[in-house]
Amino acid sequence: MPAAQKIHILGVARPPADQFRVAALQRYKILDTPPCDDFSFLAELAAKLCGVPYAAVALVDAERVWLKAGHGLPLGSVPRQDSYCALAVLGEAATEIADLSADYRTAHLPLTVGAPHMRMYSGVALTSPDGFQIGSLCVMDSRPGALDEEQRRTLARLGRQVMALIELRANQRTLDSSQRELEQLALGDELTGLHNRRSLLQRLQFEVARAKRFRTPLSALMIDLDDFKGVNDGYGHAAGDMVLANVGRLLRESVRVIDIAGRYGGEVLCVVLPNTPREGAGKLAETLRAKLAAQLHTAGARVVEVTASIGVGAFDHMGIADAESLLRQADEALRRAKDGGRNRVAS
Ligand SMILES: Nc1nc2c(ncn2[C@@H]2O[C@H](COP(=O)(O)OP(=O)(O)OP(=O)(O)O)[C@@H](O)[C@H]2O)c(=O)[nH]1
Repeated sequence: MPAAQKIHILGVARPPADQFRVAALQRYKILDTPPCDDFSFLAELAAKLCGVPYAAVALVDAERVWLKAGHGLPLGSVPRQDSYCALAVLGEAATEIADLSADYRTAHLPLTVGAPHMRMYSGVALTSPDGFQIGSLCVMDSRPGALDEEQRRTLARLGRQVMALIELRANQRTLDSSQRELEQLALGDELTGLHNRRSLLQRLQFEVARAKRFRTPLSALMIDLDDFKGVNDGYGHAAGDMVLANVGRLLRESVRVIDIAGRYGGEVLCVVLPNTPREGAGKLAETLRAKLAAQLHTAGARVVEVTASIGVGAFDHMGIADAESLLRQADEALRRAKDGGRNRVAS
């Protein structure tokens, strides 16, 4: 077989079922992440302990080798067929080439032929707990040579440290996302998809502080579904829940992203409107009242009609008091709307 053809075939050598190996690497979500001191330190340590100028934490993706860390080398990626590390994921735990220029697999590669004219390569595979070789911790020198036994053992241990760090980072990511989900659960109201009372009040305190600081107006709407007891009694509690879920969705879709809609309790909902004066809040309240009255709810074959009464509380930009008095204002207005005959807004 002519040499060029042989090189070509070996240049793209891949382990069997490489796609599963690549999938295992990609599950770590580490590719293209910013440089990290912990990995750089392990690469530096590998170079120092092996007495060579170059080291890298290299991850072997489908078509490229990407460096998570490098010592003496620039970060970035190289085509897989141009990288020595592609050889380190072919099944062996360790791969050592004493003279890269004398090995047919590496003699033609850019780092051998051009600067820094690499000659020695020694890499240990980074093996995931499920047995996939996702990359390598390697050391290199521009002089030919080989590691001694102790250096090989050290490199293998450091390789395991790199893999442990990759695992740790992945576990931390999972933990962070579970934490965010838990926070979401703790702050959200499951039935309506709105903020729950605790979250609503926290955000209200924050908005009061912000309105005071920047002297901006702040309003709140207190929304109470009319004769909701009648809905529960007439159609069943499940139908009542369905109505609340529909109302929650309508509120979410009707207010601005910066507005805070929450379930204040039972069938009472509240919307905090940052940077909104009384007049604007009144307009939104009237729009919501009309939309709520027009919203269709069905319980089996029956249509459930529901209206809402809304009270508006507002501070103008020079008169920001506290969260409690804003809610009290809105609640008193809500009472007036109920006393005035329901399905109305009072301010
Ligand atoms: N289905 C359902 N009902 C709820 C929920 N929370 C509160 N309710 C019901 O809402 C009803 C509120 O009743 P009331 O306080 O008498 O008020 P209302 O019937 O809406 O009458 P007005 O507010 O005066 O128009 C009660 O029957 C509560 O059980 C809930 O999560 N799901």
